[in-house]
Amino acid sequence: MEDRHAYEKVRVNGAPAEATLSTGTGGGGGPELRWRCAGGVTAERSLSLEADVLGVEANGKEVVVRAFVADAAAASCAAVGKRRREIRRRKDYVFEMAAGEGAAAAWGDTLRGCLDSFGRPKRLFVFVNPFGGKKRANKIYAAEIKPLFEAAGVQITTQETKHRGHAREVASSLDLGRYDGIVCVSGDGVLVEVVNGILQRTDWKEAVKMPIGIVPAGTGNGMAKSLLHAAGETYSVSDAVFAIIRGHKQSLDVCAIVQGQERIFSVLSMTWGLVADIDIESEKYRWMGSARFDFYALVRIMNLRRYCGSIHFVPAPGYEAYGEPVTQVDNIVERIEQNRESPGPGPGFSQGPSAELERSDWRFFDGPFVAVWINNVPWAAESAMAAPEAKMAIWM
Ligand SMILES: Nc1ncnc2c1ncn2[C@@H]1O[C@H](COP(=O)(O)OP(=O)(O)OP(=O)(O)O)[C@@H](O)[C@H]1O
Repeated sequence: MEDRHAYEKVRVNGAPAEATLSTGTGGGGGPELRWRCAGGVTAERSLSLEADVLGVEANGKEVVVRAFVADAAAASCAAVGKRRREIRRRKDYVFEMAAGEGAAAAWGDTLRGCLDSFGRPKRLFVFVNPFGGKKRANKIYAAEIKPLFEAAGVQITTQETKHRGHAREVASSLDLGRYDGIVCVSGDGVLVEVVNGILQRTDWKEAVKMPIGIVPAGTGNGMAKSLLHAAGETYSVSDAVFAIIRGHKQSLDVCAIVQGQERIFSVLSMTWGLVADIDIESEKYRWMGSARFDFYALVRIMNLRRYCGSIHFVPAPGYEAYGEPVTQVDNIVERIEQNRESPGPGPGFSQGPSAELERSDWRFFDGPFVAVWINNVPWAAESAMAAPEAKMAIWM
């Protein structure tokens, strides 16, 4: 696209300045606003429309640019700690146009056109789980999440989850045509419920294309941590919301798990033994927040249990030497095919991914095991990078 520049004499938050609005990507940097205050005492300032701006509003002679920008002072405070983190803050820039209302309306239209061209979501369905983590999701939503969505002009429909399984029920029958995405203000549990609700729909093949976002408000928050880490973003509530507003997307593998008559889908991890016990049995210490995992891990490690069984798997490239080779592949394939045919959660439900099972190079481990932990993403919880090699390619 050809670059276009519009120069205007303005006041930026009251200070006289000259501002330039550049559109297009011809220069390589993307659309941006630049200004220098009269007298040139302060350095030139700039806002990248893609990376810094939430929304825009033209009002009379004024154009209000709602931004979410790195705070230099806060960043240097954080740098005193171990790692430099970029901390973003909400900030409004009011551009008062010397040329009057016509110029403000023209800038407003151009700025909105640029933001629209980024393909950001405009209508979101938001689940809030008041029970997750330390039960602060409603407060986090009101204080940190809603204001950002409002500043970005996103239309939000909220649904507080009322009981276990509620998010799954709602996702299984939601009119998806009315939304550009679903957001979970929760831990990983509600996200998994939404994925399962989507995959039990008769229209799951279309429905599965619906982007699902997550804002950390649970205990483990492994998916939020993994997604933000893969995108090179700071792990925080506001950064997760900003990534959703900017329309960052990531495709994920889904794993189908069949146990008895039950079929469930997993996107984060599957555990058996120690880690599952820590997760489930530490429920009574929920008030501790994420410390419940550390505390209960110690309790369980001091009283290790052993689990008998065997694991058959197809190694990823580079891991062919792990485990023992399987000679009777037919038995495994038969059992997987049986599982594929077992009852599912709904009338047209997804049966899970298909693979060329017979031709795969199967291997196995025999127990007893202390823990089996199969991870789809690097971070199983915000403080546990269980599978650093788990591959995630971020699409932006
Ligand atoms: N109103 C509610 N009352 C009780 N349980 C609920 C309610 N709403 C949702 N749930 C259930 O709470 C469970 C835990 O939720 P969530 O995953 O959000 O938090 P968490 O367990 O603290 O975090 P994580 O899964 O990241 O460790 C979910 O399985 C969900 O079904």
